[in-house]
Amino acid sequence: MNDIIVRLEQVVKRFSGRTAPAEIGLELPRGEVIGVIGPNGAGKTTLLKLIAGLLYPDGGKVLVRGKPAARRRSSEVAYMPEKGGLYPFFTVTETVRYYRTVFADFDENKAREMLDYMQLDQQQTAGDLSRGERGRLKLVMALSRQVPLVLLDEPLAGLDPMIRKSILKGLITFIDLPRQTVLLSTHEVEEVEPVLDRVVALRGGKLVRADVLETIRCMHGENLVDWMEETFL
Ligand SMILES: Nc1ncnc2c1ncn2[C@@H]1O[C@H](COP(=O)(O)OP(=O)(O)OP(=O)(O)O)[C@@H](O)[C@H]1O
Repeated sequence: MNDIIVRLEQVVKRFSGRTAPAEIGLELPRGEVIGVIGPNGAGKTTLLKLIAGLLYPDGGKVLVRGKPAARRRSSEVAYMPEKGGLYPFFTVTETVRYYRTVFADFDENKAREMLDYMQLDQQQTAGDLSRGERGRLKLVMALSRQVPLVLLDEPLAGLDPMIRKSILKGLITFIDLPRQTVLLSTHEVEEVEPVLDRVVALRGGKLVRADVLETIRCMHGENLVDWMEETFL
């Protein structure tokens, strides 16, 4: 069995003169929680969209389970965007129903269990939920899909520390390891460090480092935040 779930071969994406990512080569093993970190504009969202098949590379290859990433392969990848991703007029219950209709792999029982855990009022519309509640609902929808790859773009952005904690706890409680691999982009490095197996660090569209967290800790004798400060500042 091939243990590599995502492979990038010299991937280039250009936006009107800007190049991000620039010639990224990367292999990500299945069954891990992987953090994509880096300063603003590093290319984190673009990387996730390329893997989700929502963007196509201008050069190189993006392979998911050995085949080119493409939107029509959404049965293998759940993508949670930082913004949007919910219909504001749907209640939580209707959102679950909608996901169940659209995605054959949607596990409604898991969704209900997670909604209880996240203490979300199922009669409220997504538009009336607070930002933190919407963040939790989006996580429920993404993790309730029985897909091998879950991509979470900035799941903690703009949320208060208690909500961030509850989202991370929900993530580690409900992720189906080792069947699922989670790739999440974040600026909240210190908070996500305990749940990460591996880190992909980007800067200006370039890959700075992709490594298991333990190696970074052992080789540098420091935590991820110290390593990041040393590397990026
Ligand atoms: N649709 C687009 N059109 C033009 N430029 C884009 C587009 N999408 C991304 N870019 C550019 O590509 C670069 C990488 O953007 P990206 O959003 O991937 O970075 P990021 O690391 O997710 O940033 P942030 O942490 O601020 O969310 C940036 O310079 C951005 O301006």
